This record gives sequence, C-alpha cells and structure tokens, in this order.
Amino acid sequence: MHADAYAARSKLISIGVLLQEIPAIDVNDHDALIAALLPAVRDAGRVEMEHFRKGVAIEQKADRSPVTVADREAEALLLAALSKIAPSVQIVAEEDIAAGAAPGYARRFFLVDALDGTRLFIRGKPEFSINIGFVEDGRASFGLIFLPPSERLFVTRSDGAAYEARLPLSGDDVLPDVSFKKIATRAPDRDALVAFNSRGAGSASAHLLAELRVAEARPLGSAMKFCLIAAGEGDLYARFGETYEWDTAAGQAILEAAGGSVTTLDGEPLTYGNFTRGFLNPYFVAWGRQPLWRSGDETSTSKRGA
Ligand SMILES: Nc1ncnc2c1ncn2[C@@H]1O[C@H](COP(=O)(O)O)[C@@H](OP(=O)(O)O)[C@H]1O
Ligand SMILES: [Mg+2]
Repeated sequence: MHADAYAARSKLISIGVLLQEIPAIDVNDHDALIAALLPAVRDAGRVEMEHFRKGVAIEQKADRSPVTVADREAEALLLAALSKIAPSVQIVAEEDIAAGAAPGYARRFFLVDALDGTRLFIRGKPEFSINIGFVEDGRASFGLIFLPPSERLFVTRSDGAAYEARLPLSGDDVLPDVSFKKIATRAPDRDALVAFNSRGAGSASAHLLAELRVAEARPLGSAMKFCLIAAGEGDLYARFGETYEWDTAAGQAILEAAGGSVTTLDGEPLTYGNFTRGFLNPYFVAWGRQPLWRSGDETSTSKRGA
C-alpha cells in the first residue's frame, strides 16, 4: 500500500471508526480487515465474558470434546461479520466443522476458533482466546487473536509486523479508541528459557524441555501462548499432541510477524490446508526466534555447554 494510504488507514484504525456496514474488502489489506472485524470481535468477547461470569452448561461434541453456548454464539457473530467482509472467501470454523460442515479445497480461507480453550473456560480459568487466521497457499498470512479476560488484542498489520492493542469490552456501543503498539520476540537466553505448556497436551513435550534445559515451564491455555512469545514474554511452546489448524493459524501468523517461527519436529514451517485430514496439525514447536532444536538433535543439544 502507498505510504500515505497506509498512514490514513492507520489513523482510521487508531481513531476507532465504526464500520458497521462494511463493504467487501481485500483480505490482504490487514489494516482494513482488522478495522472491519473489530466490532464483531468485541461483541464476541462480550458474549464470552458474560457466559464466563455466569457459568455455562457443558455439551459434548461427537469427538467427546466439550462445547458451550458461548462457543456457538461467539462463532455465529464472527461468521456473520466475515461473510459480509469477504463474501467470496471460504471460512473453516471449529463448531461449523463439528456440526458436520465439510468444506471443499480452497487456496485461500479463513480459520476461526471463536473460543479456544473451552475446557479452561468451563473450569473458570481466564485463559481463552478468539482466533481468526487467514491462509493463502498453505501459509498462515494473517492473524487476529483477542483475549477477552485481559482485553489484549494481537494482530498482524499491513506493514507485515505484529502489534498489540487493548480492546476494552466495557462502555457504550461505540468502538473505543484502539491504539496499536508494535511487538517483537526476545532473543532467547539459553540459561533462562521460559516455555508455555498446554494443560491438555500431556507430558510428551517434557523430554524436549529437559533437553533444552528450560528454566521455567508455565501452564497456559489457548493461542495465548503464541501471543506471549510474540510479545517477548517467553521463548517456546512445544505441542506434541492433538491440535487443529484453527488453534494455530492466527498464532503462527502473529508470531512469525514478531520474529518467531512455528515448526514441525523436522524444523519445517507448519503449513495449512489439510482438508482431507480434518485440519489436524502435526506436532509442532513455536519459537521466539529460529528453532533451537529439531528431531535428531538430541545428542548435540544434550552436549550443549559440556
Ligand atoms: N485432550 C485435549 N484437551 C484439551 N485440548 C485438546 C485436547 N485434544 C485436542 N485439543 C485441542 O487443543 C485446544 C486447546 O489447547 P490448549 O490446551 O493449549 O488450550 C483445543 O481447542 P478448543 O478449546 O478450541 O477446542 C483442542 O482443539
Ligand atoms: Mg481451539
């Protein structure tokens, strides 16, 4: 985008202009996409916080994982907005898939997890997120993650960098001022590595953390783990367990834009579009910078500092 147009767009976002009736936009214009999505993201965040405070009844999906009315209401809000914003772009959404949707192959598509961390949400832990990712040719190129309990918003913007903003949920219905601050990952200190862990992931990643001599492992839910690494608050997140593309696409886009990487165990970037495998991810590690380990490195890693 031309520099002046970029500045104008930035201003548009920073003064929080409400775009209720949004014309279809170019999804590669991240700033326009963010401005168009924010009202629905905020509405979804409000709905989730209301249910979170009151408590919700648990239902079981076909795969026996839990779902709540909050997941469904939030997803409906996001899908309604996205289908107006980008009517020609396919949307792959967690609860839609659970309800039997079987999207055909697409080169470009949105991935939506309206409530990532449902189990923790049910247990009253404020560690859930709203994830919206966009994939083109197998790569997660856009990410928006909102953490309703802390009102922290993380995005990739049109300049290719990652940003954080506060999106207040309280107040009147006018979208408040949202000002973005650029974020970047930190250089890892090999003697003080901080890892984030899913509580649902089991102990399969423990071996890697021991191998890397991680100083501190913090349990944390949802795609929040990617965001905290992107913001320089930790160094890695190893997931040797089941996740789906909607759990990781937005987080990977944000982390990569902040200077990090998300790799499979052989060190290749995690890719998207496994339409035939139900959007299941392989095991992966998210890193603040380049991978510190890949499969087969055991000997060299354990000899580090010897
Ligand atoms: N046994 C399990 N427990 C928790 N999460 C699981 C799981 N198996 C798969 N997952 C996936 O991991 C996500 C939660 O990750 P985390 O544990 O890092 O919060 C879930 O997203 P949803 O909560 O959106 O279903 C789900 O897709
Ligand atoms: Mg999820």
